[in-house]
Amino acid sequence: MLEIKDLTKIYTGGKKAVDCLSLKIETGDIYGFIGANGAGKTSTIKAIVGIHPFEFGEIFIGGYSIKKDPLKCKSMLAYIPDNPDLYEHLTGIQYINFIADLYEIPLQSRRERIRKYGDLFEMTGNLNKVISSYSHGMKQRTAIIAALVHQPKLLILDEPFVGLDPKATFTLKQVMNELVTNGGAIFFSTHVLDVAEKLCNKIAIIKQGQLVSSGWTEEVKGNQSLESIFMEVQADE
Ligand SMILES: Nc1ncnc2c1ncn2[C@@H]1O[C@H](COP(=O)(O)OP(=O)(O)OP(=O)(O)O)[C@@H](O)[C@H]1O
Repeated sequence: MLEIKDLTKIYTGGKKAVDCLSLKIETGDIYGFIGANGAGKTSTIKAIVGIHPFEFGEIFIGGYSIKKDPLKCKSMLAYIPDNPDLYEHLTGIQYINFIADLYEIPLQSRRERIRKYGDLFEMTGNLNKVISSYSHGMKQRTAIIAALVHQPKLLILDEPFVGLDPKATFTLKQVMNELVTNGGAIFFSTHVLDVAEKLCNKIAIIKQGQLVSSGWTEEVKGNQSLESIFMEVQADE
């Protein structure tokens, strides 16, 4: 579903944020991406979703290159950034319909999905209010509903659990499991290691732009906790 080959991202000024990173995310995977502040997670994610150009390497989504076929790739994915920047003057429902229009979702299916996810994330009663009146968590839930409205094959999330209350966190985990059970794949960054340990079948650890470990969660952590492995990785020089 997602193949990253030798990805290298160098910012203007020369900072190499991602260094020759390769990773494969298959259908059915909930793949957690962990690393310290500044390790290169967001830079990797922004390259995957086509926001950042990158200097070397390739990224394929469903077999299509993000460089050569960005529209084809984007039609298959949804991306939820760590701090969703929504159109503040729209209502929640206007924003979600705007996204559904972009993806040409038929009226009947979009109504059903907005009702389903609106209820699940307890937003149905708020969707007619203007986004500028929403709390941070309500904006995040709106971004999640908008991402799910076109049933993406690949869901990319940057720090999805920050700012969500326990009920919304629980619901998001349920929805993530449902998406992969129905043939999708998920790649997400997080600092919440105990959630990653329980939720993800696979884990990748990045340090200073380089992948230091990746694969089945059980294999990456062995008989230790993910937190212990993370601390060991940070201590190694
Ligand atoms: N626009 C930019 N210009 C120059 N350097 C950047 C830019 N964005 C990020 N960087 C640098 O690239 C490196 C990786 O940053 P990135 O945001 O990818 O890390 P991260 O793993 O997502 O961190 P965090 O957990 O703090 O969100 C850091 O050294 C950062 O300072």
